[in-house]
Amino acid sequence: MTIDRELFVSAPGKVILHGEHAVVHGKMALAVGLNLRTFIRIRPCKDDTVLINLPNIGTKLSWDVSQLQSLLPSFQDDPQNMEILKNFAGLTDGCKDTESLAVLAFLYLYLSIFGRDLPSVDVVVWSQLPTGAGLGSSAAYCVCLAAAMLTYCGRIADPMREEAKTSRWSQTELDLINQWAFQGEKVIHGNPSGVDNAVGTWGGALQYQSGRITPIERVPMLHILLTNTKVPRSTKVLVAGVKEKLLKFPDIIEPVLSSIHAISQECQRVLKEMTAGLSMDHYSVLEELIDINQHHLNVIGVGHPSLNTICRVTAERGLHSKLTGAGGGGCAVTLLRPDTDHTVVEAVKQELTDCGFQCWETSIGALGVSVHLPSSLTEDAREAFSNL
Ligand SMILES: Nc1ncnc2c1ncn2[C@@H]1O[C@H](COP(=O)(O)OP(=O)(O)O)[C@@H](O)[C@H]1O
Ligand SMILES: C[C@@](O)(CCOP(=O)(O)O)CC(=O)O
Ligand SMILES: [Mg+2]
Repeated sequence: MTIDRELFVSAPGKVILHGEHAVVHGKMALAVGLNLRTFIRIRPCKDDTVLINLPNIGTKLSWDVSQLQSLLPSFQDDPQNMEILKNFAGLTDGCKDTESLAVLAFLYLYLSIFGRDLPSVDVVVWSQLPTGAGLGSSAAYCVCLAAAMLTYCGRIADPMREEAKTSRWSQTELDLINQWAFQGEKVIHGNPSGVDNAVGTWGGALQYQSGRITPIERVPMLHILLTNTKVPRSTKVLVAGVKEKLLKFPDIIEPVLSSIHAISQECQRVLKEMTAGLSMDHYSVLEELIDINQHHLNVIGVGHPSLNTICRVTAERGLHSKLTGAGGGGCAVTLLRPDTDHTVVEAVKQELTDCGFQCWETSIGALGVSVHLPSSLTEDAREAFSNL
């Protein structure tokens, strides 16, 4: 049964500690939820129209439901054929740009999830995450779309219904959200590993390998500095580049990916040891792993001079950084030790800001996909939606 009021859902971004790119090729990744989130509002729309408003990327579009309905037979015949959706939305051929991918993922999920009963809806997606910067904005976007649409059409329960015992979805419902979000990620990334949508759905900290999601129940409280170089890049292009290198030099690149896998394993072992009793030696190992992985990521071709600048500036103050996410620009993560002096962190932040970068100090782990009452939205989200 379709719900007849507005529904708010949010999903977190993520930080990949280790294993980006290698995870696309069957290796292990360690990833954690980030307390920067994407929010969606979906509500019925009066005049047989579908409205989509994506303020972060400056996109506002609308279609008649009847136009979308006429697209259904050819779409359902061949759902993987993006040409049908591209032609419909008037998108150009290369189709790698921000707006095209966001619109394609929306149309794909809207037609697939609602099927024969296409509703007239007004959808707004607003995010605290930078778009295309390695913090999993595409996955958070797809998790929000999937959760909101599945709830809206009643395929999963509305956790806010009056008789609900908790305001959370069940594991089976979360699985369904994750599966659809993965399909959306496929539209945006081409060949995603699925780690980002898993973190967007379950949050917390998890180990991910070949579709297997293993939550890490206990993780030490790690403080990190995230720095956005603001250098634009596309995950789709970077993932395709690594594949090309792997095909060209299998004997050279495969061992690098295997080494990244071993780094993830070693990191997980150290994190586990830290929960039993933390020492500064543990931090030294984590720092070494960060340095080795950053070199590996450069080897597989996903580095960028701006990321090297972050590594240099932080290293000059004794801190260790690596790129996180797809690289090629985007964000780096720097580990902050408990004994790192506050003035050192402030000095590093100042220097990075002077380079034109943006920094956030944060800790790891965040709640997975969640439903909200308007009153339980963060203040910035409430304000953003009140103007949209
Ligand atoms: N809030 C958003 N609104 C609209 N589109 C979004 C939003 N967040 C992400 N996207 C889509 O995801 C793409 C970025 O995905 P990607 O290149 O994987 O980078 P990342 O996931 O690291 O942010 C954008 O180009 C856009 O198509
Ligand atoms: C490079 C990769 O490992 C992570 C991409 O993350 P992001 O889209 O840059 O946030 C790709 C993937 O796992 O699908
Ligand atoms: Mg992405």
